[in-house]
Amino acid sequence: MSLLQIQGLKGGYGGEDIVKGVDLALDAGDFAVIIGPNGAGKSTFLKMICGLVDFHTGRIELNGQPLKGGQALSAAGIGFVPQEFNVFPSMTVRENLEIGCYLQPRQASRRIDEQLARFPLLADRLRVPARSLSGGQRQTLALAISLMMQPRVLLLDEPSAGLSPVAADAMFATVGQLTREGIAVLMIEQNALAALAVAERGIVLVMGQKVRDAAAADLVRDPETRRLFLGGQPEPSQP
Ligand SMILES: Nc1ncnc2c1ncn2[C@@H]1O[C@H](COP(=O)(O)OP(=O)(O)OP(=O)(O)O)[C@@H](O)[C@H]1O
Repeated sequence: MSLLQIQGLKGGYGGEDIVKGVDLALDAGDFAVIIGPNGAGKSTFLKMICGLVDFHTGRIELNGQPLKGGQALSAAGIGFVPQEFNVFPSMTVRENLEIGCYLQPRQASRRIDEQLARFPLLADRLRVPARSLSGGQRQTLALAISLMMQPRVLLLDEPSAGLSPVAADAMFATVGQLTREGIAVLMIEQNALAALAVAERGIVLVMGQKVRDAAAADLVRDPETRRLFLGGQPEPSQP
């Protein structure tokens, strides 16, 4: 039994299905990246796992227990970092972290200390409003907020969006470290080659369907995947 098990997921926003029957299994410590063209349904798929978009067919189980829409998923063990609106800009960094732990307020202080140890750059900025953070700092805060409830599965929607290549690589390295601590990560990335370089698994979603689910290194080497989804560059030849 996998930690997160998804079977035959179909649904969307009321019209034609956006996600058209996706299966996926994720185990503790897995690091999987979802790539695919714009409009393929990647964000919708993550939002379905979180209960933010309904599915009419299929099943999502966390540790063998079915997830139902409307459930407090952070309490169930799923963390989600959306691409936008992932911090409260007018609240301080500390208040943002506290909100991440609103279901367990008595744990907040200790968990904030844990996040500050992990992300020292936030320690200097605890009292400033989140809107005054740089893009990279803001994404780090969003990630820290999602960790406040100690998720077992982390869903990340383009955590490198708007970041410099250096900041993006740092973000991917941080996410990789989280997987080594046992968190299962499912991450959407436009910055596909950089993400596949750190992830162990790549999933290609096209028109709401999973068309590839393979080792990241195999996807990067596959000429068709490179041509269609990785910017068309052939793989650099080995010296
Ligand atoms: N709130 C919404 N209501 C109705 N349709 C939506 C909504 N959000 C997204 N869609 C539609 O669902 C389809 C898939 O969008 P989604 O954002 O899931 O794709 P994506 O693969 O994440 O794309 P991108 O890489 O551009 O972010 C698109 O046709 C989009 O217009």
